[in-house]
Amino acid sequence: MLKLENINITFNKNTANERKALQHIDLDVADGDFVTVIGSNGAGKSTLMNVISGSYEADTGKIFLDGKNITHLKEHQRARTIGRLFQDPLRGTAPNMTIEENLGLAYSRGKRRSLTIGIRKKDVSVFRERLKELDLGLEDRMKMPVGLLSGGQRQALTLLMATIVTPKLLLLDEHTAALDPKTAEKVMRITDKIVKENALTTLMITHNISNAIEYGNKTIVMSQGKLLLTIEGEQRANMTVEKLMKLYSDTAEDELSDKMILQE
Ligand SMILES: Nc1ncnc2c1ncn2[C@@H]1O[C@H](COP(=O)(O)OP(=O)(O)OP(=O)(O)O)[C@@H](O)[C@H]1O
Repeated sequence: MLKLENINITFNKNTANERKALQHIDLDVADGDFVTVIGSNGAGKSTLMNVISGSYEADTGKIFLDGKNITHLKEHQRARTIGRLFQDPLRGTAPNMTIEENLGLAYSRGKRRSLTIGIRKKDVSVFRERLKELDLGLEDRMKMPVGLLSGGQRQALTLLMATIVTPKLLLLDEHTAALDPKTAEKVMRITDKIVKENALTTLMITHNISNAIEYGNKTIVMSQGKLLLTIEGEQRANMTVEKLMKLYSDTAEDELSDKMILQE
């Protein structure tokens, strides 16, 4: 589904601030894989997502999505098939537009029909059903401006917007990190439900090691711009936070991110 071949990116080349943010990254993500991504501070996790989404162009290497070479496609072209969520709940939704209008915009992605034609009654009932599944009571507030929602409600809505037209790939960049622990857990459960129900191929950066092990079917560990470990199958099934920490310190040259949440 997603294939990265020898991706390299260096920032501020030939200066004192030169930074090899991604070095020789090869990655193969199968259809329906839910991959969690962890690593140290500045390991290159967000850069990896930026290169996949087209926010940054890699210096060298190739990216294939669903068999198509997307290496030189612009970000807006990739956005038709790649959904992305960020840490900041304010990104991804239009605050002055209502829940219904935001969903209408997301629903029209990749279609010729635009908002000017208006939101059809049929679409509104689809939105209501999908909002109901979030179990946040948003289905009764569809005319409310999104700017009035809490961070957790907004992330759940953004998630729905990113997946209401099924994307080929979903990128989650610490999308629960700015939420309080209880809300983060709720948004994580909603995420897991949506990913499973739609068999979405997903990459999720998290600083929560127990989430990294609990959710998804594969974990990749990054350090200093490199892909350090891939944990899957039986090894992953038997993985604990302590074992993963030990594995990291035995393999990496640096410390695991100080942002990491370690409790199980
Ligand atoms: N646009 C940029 N210009 C210059 N340097 C950058 C840029 N983006 C990222 N970097 C650098 O590349 C390295 C990797 O950054 P990246 O944000 O990908 O790390 P990360 O693993 O997501 O870290 P964190 O967990 O701290 O968010 C860092 O040293 C960062 O300072």
